[in-house]
Amino acid sequence: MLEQIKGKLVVSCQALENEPLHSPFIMAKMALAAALGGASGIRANSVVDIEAIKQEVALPVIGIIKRNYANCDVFITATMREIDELMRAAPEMIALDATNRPRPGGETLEHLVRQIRQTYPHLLLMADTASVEEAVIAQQLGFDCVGTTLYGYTAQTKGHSLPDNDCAQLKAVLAAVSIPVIAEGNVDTPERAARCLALGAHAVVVGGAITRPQQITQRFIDALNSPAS
Ligand SMILES: CC(=O)N[C@H](C=O)[C@@H](O)[C@H](O)[C@H](O)COP(=O)(O)O
Repeated sequence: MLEQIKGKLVVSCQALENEPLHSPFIMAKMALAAALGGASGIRANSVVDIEAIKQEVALPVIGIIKRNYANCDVFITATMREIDELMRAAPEMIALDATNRPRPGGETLEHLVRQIRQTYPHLLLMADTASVEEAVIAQQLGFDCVGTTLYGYTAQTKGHSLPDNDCAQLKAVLAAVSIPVIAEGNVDTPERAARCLALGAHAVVVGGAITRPQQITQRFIDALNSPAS
């Protein structure tokens, strides 16, 4: 999969229970639209969505399961339970939270990765990180690639966004690791996606700016309401 998406666009097709497009049928059609537009891969949440997407398009899929655990901020593929479930849908790669935050049951990331490698030795693993330190540790733990997915979404990085300061965070991660770096999170224009690749990202994942119409509409409204308009 990493070869297939090199230098290319992956479209994240996700709608959670509280979003208007929550439906495997709709996510599969989003994936089809992305494929027709030229996407090289899909990122998707849940077994049912991935199964529906795989019926509709032949593109490789980065699979995740978002599940909330009590008293725990880690929610993207947090435990072995989600990995086992995802394997039923056979995604080409699985992404999991690789931040340094406490995991459910106090499990360490190192232990989880070891267990995944023992059970599914051929599975590609993507580390969803929020900091340079986490990216470095992910590389040491043997992840196949690292994503900037959670930059801006942890208590420590709240208020930041990947495109800030000409993608300063992406540049820092690229300088710190040698495994492929996938730019993901708030890449909201084609120009910014192109910039991520020009800086050396292996691939770029775009979600909301393509597949969340409520978010796209909100951006138009914000622009219409801004003092300059
Ligand atoms: C933080 C979090 O939960 N991120 C999720 C990860 O799978 C998705 O909700 C995002 O849509 C995805 O990362 C793509 O990012 P953006 O939609 O900003 O282009």
